Amino acid sequence: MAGRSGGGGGKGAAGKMVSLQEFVSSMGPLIDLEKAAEISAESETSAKSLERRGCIIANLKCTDAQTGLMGKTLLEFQPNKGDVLPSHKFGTHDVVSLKPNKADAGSASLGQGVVYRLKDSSITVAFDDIPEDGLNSPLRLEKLANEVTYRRMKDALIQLSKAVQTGPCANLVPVLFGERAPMRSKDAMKFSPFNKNLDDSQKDAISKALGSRDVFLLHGPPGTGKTTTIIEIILQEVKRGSKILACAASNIAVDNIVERLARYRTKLVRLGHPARLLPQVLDSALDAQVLRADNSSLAGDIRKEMKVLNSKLLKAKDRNTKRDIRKELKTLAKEERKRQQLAVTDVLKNADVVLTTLTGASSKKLDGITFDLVVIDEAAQALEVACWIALLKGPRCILAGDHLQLPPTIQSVEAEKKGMGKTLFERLTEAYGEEITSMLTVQYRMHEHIMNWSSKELYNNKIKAHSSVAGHMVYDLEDVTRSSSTEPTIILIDTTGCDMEEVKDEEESTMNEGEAAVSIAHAKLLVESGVHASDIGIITPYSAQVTYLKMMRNKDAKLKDLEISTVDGFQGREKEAIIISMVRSNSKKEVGFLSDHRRMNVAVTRARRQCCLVCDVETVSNDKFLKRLVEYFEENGEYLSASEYQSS
Ligand SMILES: Nc1ncnc2c1ncn2[C@@H]1O[C@H](COP(=O)(O)OP(=O)(O)OP(=O)(O)O)[C@@H](O)[C@H]1O
Repeated sequence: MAGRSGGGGGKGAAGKMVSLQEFVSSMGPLIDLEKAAEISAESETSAKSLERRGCIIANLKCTDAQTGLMGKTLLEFQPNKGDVLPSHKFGTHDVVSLKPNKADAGSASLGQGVVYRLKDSSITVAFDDIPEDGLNSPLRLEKLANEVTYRRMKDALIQLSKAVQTGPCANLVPVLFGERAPMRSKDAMKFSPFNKNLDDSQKDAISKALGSRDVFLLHGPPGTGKTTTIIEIILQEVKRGSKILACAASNIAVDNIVERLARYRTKLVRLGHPARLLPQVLDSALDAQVLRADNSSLAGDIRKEMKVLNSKLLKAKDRNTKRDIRKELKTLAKEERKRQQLAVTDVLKNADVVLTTLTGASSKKLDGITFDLVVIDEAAQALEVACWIALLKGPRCILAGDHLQLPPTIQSVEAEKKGMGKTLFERLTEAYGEEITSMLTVQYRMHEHIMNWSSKELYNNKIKAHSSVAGHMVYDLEDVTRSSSTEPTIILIDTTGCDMEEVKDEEESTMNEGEAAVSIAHAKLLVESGVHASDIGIITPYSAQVTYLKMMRNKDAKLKDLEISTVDGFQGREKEAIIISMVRSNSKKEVGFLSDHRRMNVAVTRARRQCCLVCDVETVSNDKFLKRLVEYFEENGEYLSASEYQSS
């Protein structure tokens, strides 16, 4: 029989851990700071300075209008000049305001909407109503502070301080704030896997997760099948009869789980606005399921009845008749609302797994519904306060993530300094470590030479490459020929002494034209050897370099599908070949935020079969961590001088 055992490190860690009171009292003001940082961007008087900061995309034209889901209008905007959007800070699901291009910063908007789709050359926004005028003139989009998110985080803090003793999370709070040690089953939990391909580290993690009584951390380094493991944990928990709330910070990560769980015919429901969901998960959406529910068809019958009564009311002349009809309409309206609510509650109560974003977990529709387990994917990229919105709903939690990749972005420098960016995942890793954590150790993405650097630098040499990828080469891809550009797995292209100094663009972001040319030249060589441009990615830490690279790419039709993005924008993704343009090249040997281990870890580990580093070795070697990186590339790969690309 499974017994209980307290963790050894819990007590020691408890002293170091932030207390609930400290957390609640410090986080409230930090949320305000962060909100103010976003709003100050809005209240700046000069639209130009907002544009420089990427909070405005100016000089756009409306190129398409379509009716989207739930009657939303989807407007597509493209730049008036050139065919690439300037560098910006917009992301899907951001709330934006549409204005005439020349309007003052504080002027009225033509409409407010939500970013629906983002491409290099266009941005599509979902509006509730189509703006009546002004769409034929030059336009601009302004990013707005997401008030709702901040309010929900603050509400979660208030609830957290109240719910400690009695709420569904009463069992969890003392552990997450170091007042009680975590508990787990003494014996390994046996299970018969739904997925027959799981590796030993995944099985071990699942067994430990099933045995945890309060908190468990699934540490998933790049490409190790974190989501695959989460899916199995959810399936096993459902089999045990648990009701699960599964969340992630982003809609796309939630949809990824929905899609993969749906294959197992799990009783699941995706909570969230249909306009924000991937088309392939719409069938799982709450709205779609509510429409199919019995109470919903009753509500529909009531609406039909109301329609008949409404037309009777229009024709009625006699006051008493009118009064009677109105009274009846009122009763029916009440009944219709009740039926609708019942339909929603029925669907949510019947589901084994409810999936939503962290902020979506505060939906009123979930009021009164408690869960046996809360699962949070991408937990190392979510603010701790955001995690609490979901954690309030249950007594146990499983957090999956990798704190050695990039954390959530914090706008306010002060809030960041005061600890807002520290994630719950990281905090618990520091406090309880292996006692509550399992790290996945087999990776299914990278050639082992690409992986080894990351494994040694960040994961204590614990990661192994699965045999299916350990030796895979670019030239193993279909239709790709062996050539000097497709043979190496890792390449270092050194720009030292090649006159490729960094410069600042008008917006003070750093860029390096020489490096951009070399990166594009290498991508072209790969394409000439038969690699699909869509299998190649260029990653760079600087947004000005992204914009410049995109301009260069657009001059060559063969490179149309080559993806170019910042490191942050590439997290969670992969490409067969990755080219990293590090940009920094200066006589002072300053490397700026390149030295963040997590950023380089993400950049390098996006590559499956080839990773090519373009940099000024002399400049970047000034930083010890980066020095080891270039040395690794030099020793284990091909070293080239950028001059070899200049002449090509
Ligand atoms: N046990 C396994 N056997 C074979 N392939 C696997 C196994 N586990 C995961 N994979 C494959 O590895 C890839 C990554 O898996 P998954 O999407 O679950 O990883 P992830 O950890 O969520 O990704 P990321 O590293 O980007 O966070 C997928 O193609 C998946 O099919």
